[in-house]
Amino acid sequence: MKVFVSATPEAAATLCAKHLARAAQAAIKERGSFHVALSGGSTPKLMYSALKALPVDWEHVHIYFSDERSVGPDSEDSNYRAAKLGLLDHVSIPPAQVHRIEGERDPHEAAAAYAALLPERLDVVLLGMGDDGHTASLFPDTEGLHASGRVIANWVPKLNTWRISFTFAEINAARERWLLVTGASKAETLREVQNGMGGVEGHPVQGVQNALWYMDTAAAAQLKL
Ligand SMILES: O=C1O[C@H](COP(=O)(O)O)[C@@H](O)[C@H](O)[C@H]1O
Repeated sequence: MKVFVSATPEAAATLCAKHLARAAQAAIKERGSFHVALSGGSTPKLMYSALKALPVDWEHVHIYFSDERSVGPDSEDSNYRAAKLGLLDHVSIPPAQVHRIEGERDPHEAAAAYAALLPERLDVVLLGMGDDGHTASLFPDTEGLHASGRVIANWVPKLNTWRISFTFAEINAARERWLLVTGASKAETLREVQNGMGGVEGHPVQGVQNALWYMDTAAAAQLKL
């Protein structure tokens, strides 16, 4: 595991944001644009707060999402809404360069439409990890873990809902994968992940290859580093 451990969730988020701003600058210099997929859930909110204060050439940044819930853009559960309120409303990114997953549509149609608008290759996919080891909306013991293609509708029995998610193929095809994971509730799962316990079925985050991890000390407490 390549891990950056910071003292607090704020420090982990700030380090991740600084590295993201630097990666954007490098990609824009080399290729003229930066294509990044954001994650959902609660963890990225501190990172959004840090990133909006950093100098980034937003005119050349394209934003995507690694997963979305089956809700519209105004729902409190929407990953897009969290990014909009926390980051996108505060920076000068052209609206046409923010590519949300249409969670209000039929999930299969939304997945197909999203796959069609993705760039050939993302520069960075930002991910989180749930307490159960899920990442994006690839949950333990779900069909989506074995799906091909770029974006899928994944039925999640324990939540009794559809999610729309990048596949492992899409995640692992990106130039880089970064995981931001904070909080003591993640510590035991991270230890199991480090030891390969449960495999991809049990802890899907193990399907993410060559990831860079950003953690706080509470999350990293049980790791051998
Ligand atoms: O459902 C989701 O959960 C994970 C982890 O979320 P967190 O609240 O523990 O940070 C997240 O990475 C994923 O994108 C999201 O949709």
